[in-house]
Amino acid sequence: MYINDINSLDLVVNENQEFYRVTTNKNQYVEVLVDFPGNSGLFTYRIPIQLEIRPGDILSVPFGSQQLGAIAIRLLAEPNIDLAPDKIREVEDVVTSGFFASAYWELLNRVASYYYTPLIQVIRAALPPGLLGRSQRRVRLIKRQNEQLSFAFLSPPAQQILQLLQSQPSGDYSFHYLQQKVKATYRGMRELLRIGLVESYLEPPRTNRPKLQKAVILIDTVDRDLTNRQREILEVLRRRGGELWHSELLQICSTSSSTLKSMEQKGYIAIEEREVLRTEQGQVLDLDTPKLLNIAQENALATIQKLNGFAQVLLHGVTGSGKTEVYLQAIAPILAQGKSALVLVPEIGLTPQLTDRFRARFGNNKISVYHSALSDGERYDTWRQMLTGTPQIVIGTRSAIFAPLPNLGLIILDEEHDSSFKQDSPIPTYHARTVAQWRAELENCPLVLGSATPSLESWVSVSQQSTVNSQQSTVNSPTLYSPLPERINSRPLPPVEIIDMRQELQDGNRSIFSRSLQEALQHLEQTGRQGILFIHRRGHSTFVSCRSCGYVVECPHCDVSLAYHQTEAGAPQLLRCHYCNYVSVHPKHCPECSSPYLKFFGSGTQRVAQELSRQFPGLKYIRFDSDTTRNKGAHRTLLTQFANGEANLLVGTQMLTKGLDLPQVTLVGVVAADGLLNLSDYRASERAFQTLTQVAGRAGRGDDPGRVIMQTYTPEHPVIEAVKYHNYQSFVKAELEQRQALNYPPYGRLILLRLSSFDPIQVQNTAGAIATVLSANPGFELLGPAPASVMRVANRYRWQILLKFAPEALPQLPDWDEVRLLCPDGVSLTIDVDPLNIM
Ligand SMILES: Nc1ncnc2c1ncn2[C@@H]1O[C@H](COP(=O)(O)OP(=O)(O)OP(=O)(O)O)[C@@H](O)[C@H]1O
Ligand SMILES: [Zn+2]
Ligand SMILES: [Zn+2]
Repeated sequence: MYINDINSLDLVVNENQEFYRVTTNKNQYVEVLVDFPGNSGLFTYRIPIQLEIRPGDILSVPFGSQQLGAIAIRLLAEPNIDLAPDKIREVEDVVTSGFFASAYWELLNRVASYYYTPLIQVIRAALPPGLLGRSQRRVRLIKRQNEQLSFAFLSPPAQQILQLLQSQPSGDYSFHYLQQKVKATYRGMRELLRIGLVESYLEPPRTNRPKLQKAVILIDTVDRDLTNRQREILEVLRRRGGELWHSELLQICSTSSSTLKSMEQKGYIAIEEREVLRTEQGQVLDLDTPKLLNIAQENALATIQKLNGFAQVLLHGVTGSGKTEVYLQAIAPILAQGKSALVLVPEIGLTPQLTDRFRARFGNNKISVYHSALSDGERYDTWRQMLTGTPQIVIGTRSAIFAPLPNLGLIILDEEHDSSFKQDSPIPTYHARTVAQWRAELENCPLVLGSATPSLESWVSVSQQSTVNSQQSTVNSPTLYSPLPERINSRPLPPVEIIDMRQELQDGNRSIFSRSLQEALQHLEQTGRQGILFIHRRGHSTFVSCRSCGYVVECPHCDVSLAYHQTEAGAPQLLRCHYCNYVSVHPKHCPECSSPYLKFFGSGTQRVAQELSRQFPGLKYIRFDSDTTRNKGAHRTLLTQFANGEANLLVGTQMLTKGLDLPQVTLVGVVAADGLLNLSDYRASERAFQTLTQVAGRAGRGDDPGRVIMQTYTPEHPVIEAVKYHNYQSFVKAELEQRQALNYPPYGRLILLRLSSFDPIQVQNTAGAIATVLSANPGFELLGPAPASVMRVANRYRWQILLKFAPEALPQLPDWDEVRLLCPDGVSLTIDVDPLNIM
């Protein structure tokens, strides 16, 4: 018997005729996140009086005709939907309470509010895909030593449930099934749960269900009644450690399932379903031992280890100064204390080498790799593996900042300056460094930011802490500075030779390779040494145009020219759009004037590769860019081939710049530095300096000295000068002065509104309307509205509005809900907080 109007009564009678006090009768409703294919979102449910629900709990709720898993998001006193209260369905039960640890829940909420993103979207970014979709509530027996107990004291429904579960070998049924078989299931369940005879759990959706496989386990080796054949099989099993996959054993022994079955019946072996973890497994590596640190490394390690609780350390180490070794030695004691560590890296391109170093130090089973290129199953399994709380190291890209490690002792962001830590779309447009700062603060653990070329944000947070409000003004804690000014073994940084390509042309050299670079490549070919050739763009060339009429081949869906692509000689010649991926066959004649003279401009990796083959036929090279590393494991394969000396030259794009540690590389060539310098973005110089310094840093990391040859049409550019002299400080000083003068980050803050629509007029009008409303607000400077630099992408027209303001102006920011109301249905609006790409 329930008394329904609990607002009028404080005392409620439950079924056992016991009285208890309803303490929180204010929140009768809960908003839950349902993640169901085609119909996900927030839904409101009534809270049954006997349940206590907290945000972050996993619930089971009725949804249509099904029972689904859901996350409790927010408690409500009143329903926030226009439905008669009796039409609102009830939450069925709490499946797991406290699923999100409170610090983690707080983190998700901070991300949602700082990036103006609905909490569901943040949860979606944090959870592996499809975790809740079609999840099913199940009930299972808790195994007991003494099964002979009498349960006569239980109520009839509880007894019925128990009998059903006991009649089943695995002692496990879906709740839905039990509901159909037993009357008053809830009551019976509550009783059984209370005395700890059963537990309820959420079974993951079908696609993500743990992968099970039959395994054979050795249990008895004393020969009582084995046939010769069976004895052989048992011996194989014993020699292989007493446990093998069923299929493996069948294959090794060329035997049949029935033979194994009879061995199981005789009690020699057990055949069981075991879970196959779909986590990315590394190769078995020889264990390596900690290196003897040099003095700078010692100091850095001591700085980190002295910390007690939250603090931020900027580890500013020149390329090849041994930052990774510091990370490794900082993590070792964390694991020993039973805690876990999180290591974030910019791109998977560099993870194979880095993960290998971690695996070699700590062993395979301590390391998980987590990034978006994993399959859903792999992501799900890796994610569950983290929840167990065993001390471990998770290495991952941006999204791994949400890795649900319960006992976090240290967070490391390697190459912290890298822009791939920022998500442009979809929302939340978070920066993993900002989220890492919050997370370290909430978990009260240190955060180490490592780089040879620290971002201006991090640099400023160290040097001018007291005077400048850094961009992440939410975190107010000192940043400690720890420099590694020298390379390991005092190896010199490689000399950087700047080649003026205008001069080359004047002297009659029309090749894309300067005479210096040609001579250096020849030397590689002759001596069998190794080098890296860096090209700013992938693909063959930036665009194709007609020499007769000047026609440029453009994408039919975007306002950009198509890029020429040819993977290898003889392969089809294609034109590809780098914005929407539209592909067409390269036309034989100009579509405009039918002239056969269509010419490529610019020089992408393909063009450079073809030119190499022509000029240096004996030089073996490997292309390393997003075209050649598309397949899973391709990064590792190509880098291994190169490390094994199968080629003289690694030719590639940005990917090459990040953390490659190949001691045999003596030459680094930059085909054209200019592509990086002339971007119309206030961060272009910073990015160019970082990229070029990182590329240069790949040379001379071993015993042989390195050499860098940098080709450019603007040798006098300040960025080129700074790279030439490895002068971070002078570059930063000049750059910061400019930023301050124009109130750009890290001094001012930016918010970019990106609008897009299929309708060019509608989006322009909307941008205008929003700008008019915003311009009434004196709290910030308004730039635009202006069309994006590529106005149309995939047939959507794009406009943007940039807000620039002092960090103190935060309270005066507009009400984004009102701004969103100005967008008609056909116009989408993304609010990019602290944008890195304004183009
Ligand atoms: N104390 C040490 N003694 C000897 N060798 C070391 C020591 N520390 C690091 N090394 C080795 O020096 C090389 C460069 O170190 P590492 O790759 O860690 O530098 P890094 O600063 O991370 O470089 P980058 O930022 O350029 O990627 C590695 O091969 C590493 O094994
Ligand atoms: Zn033409
Ligand atoms: Zn396109």
